[in-house]
Amino acid sequence: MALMAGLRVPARALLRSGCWLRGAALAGAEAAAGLGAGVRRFGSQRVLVEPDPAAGVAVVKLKSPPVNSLSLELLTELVISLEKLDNDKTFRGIVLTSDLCGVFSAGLDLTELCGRSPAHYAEYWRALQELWLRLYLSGLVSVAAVNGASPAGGCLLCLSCDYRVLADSPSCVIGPNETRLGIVAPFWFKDCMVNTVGHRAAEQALQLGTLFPPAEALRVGLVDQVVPEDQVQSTALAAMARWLAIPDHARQLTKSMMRKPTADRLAKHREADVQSFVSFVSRDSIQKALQTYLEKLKQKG
Ligand SMILES: CC/C=C\C/C=C\C/C=C\CC/C=C/CC(=O)SCCNC(=O)CCNC(=O)[C@H](O)C(C)(C)COP(=O)(O)OP(=O)(O)OC[C@H]1O[C@@H](n2cnc3c(N)ncnc32)[C@H](O)[C@@H]1OP(=O)(O)O
Repeated sequence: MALMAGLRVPARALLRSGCWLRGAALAGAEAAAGLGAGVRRFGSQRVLVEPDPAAGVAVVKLKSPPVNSLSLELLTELVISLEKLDNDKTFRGIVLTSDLCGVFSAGLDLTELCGRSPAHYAEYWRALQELWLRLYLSGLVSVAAVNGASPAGGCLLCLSCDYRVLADSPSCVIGPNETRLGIVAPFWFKDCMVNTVGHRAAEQALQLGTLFPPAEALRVGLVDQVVPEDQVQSTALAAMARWLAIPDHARQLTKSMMRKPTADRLAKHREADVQSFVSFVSRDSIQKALQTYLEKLKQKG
């Protein structure tokens, strides 16, 4: 453990936050992204937004060490940032990525799903639904620059974007591993998988809880490009330029036509979905399975 500003912070979390190791690389990336000295970052504690107003693009970085698990706080901060960008006419696209080394997002924060009250589970699930609906239906072009492992809910975030670029590293696995934890992906995650990789591939991956290494993720169509780790963000920005070459109104109407039926399945039954989640996660057998999985993760660490 390292001590910083009176807080006990795991040393590996500090290393992952990238602040110490990647200062020079960050400056280079900012230059490549066109972030001039006068352009100010904004965001919140767990979500860093690097705007490039000239390009109409903002890079949105998850920075919730150690693994960007989707805590209630991270979900809330991400929704607020996305809403702000969606409502700001300066921006036409976002690149969603991680500020941590080696992990894009570990998916749902399992500590939010264990030993809490039904009211807490309901609040948490509503926040997750909110994030998914906002990202999935955003009028902005969204490109996921997946620079680390992206299991389960992390994969859902990527699938909600318009385009996915994955780092070519053995640790950068992506997929719906829920069944391996003894839990079930929500139907809207299943729908996203089916829309992206087709019914048969989704069925296999969801049942088997497959975490795909980069080459397999590309083969099955879960991601659109696999590139060396140090080219993920620049490739995402190049992809963004291709998407931004299309007039917004035509692209947005087309996106809505493609995605609204899927989103509506949840939007029209949000409260029933919340209740279904609360009763599922409150079961003793599910609590036991999640607890055991969390303990295994901690022992491994
Ligand atoms: C019939 C059906 C009816 C109704 C259904 C209705 C609704 C559906 C119901 C339920 C759906 C629930 C959906 C869930 C989706 C999810 O996202 S579940 C989460 C799945 N995530 C994972 O399995 C990832 C687990 N983590 C990892 O594999 C690794 O941590 C990772 C590869 C991301 C990084 O590895 P590494 O760099 O080695 O880090 P560590 O493993 O050492 O981890 C560091 C610390 O972080 C803690 N941690 C890791 N992941 C999580 C997490 N997801 N939540 C909370 N905490 C996490 C880990 O314990 C370490 O903690 P420590 O430092 O030791 O205290």
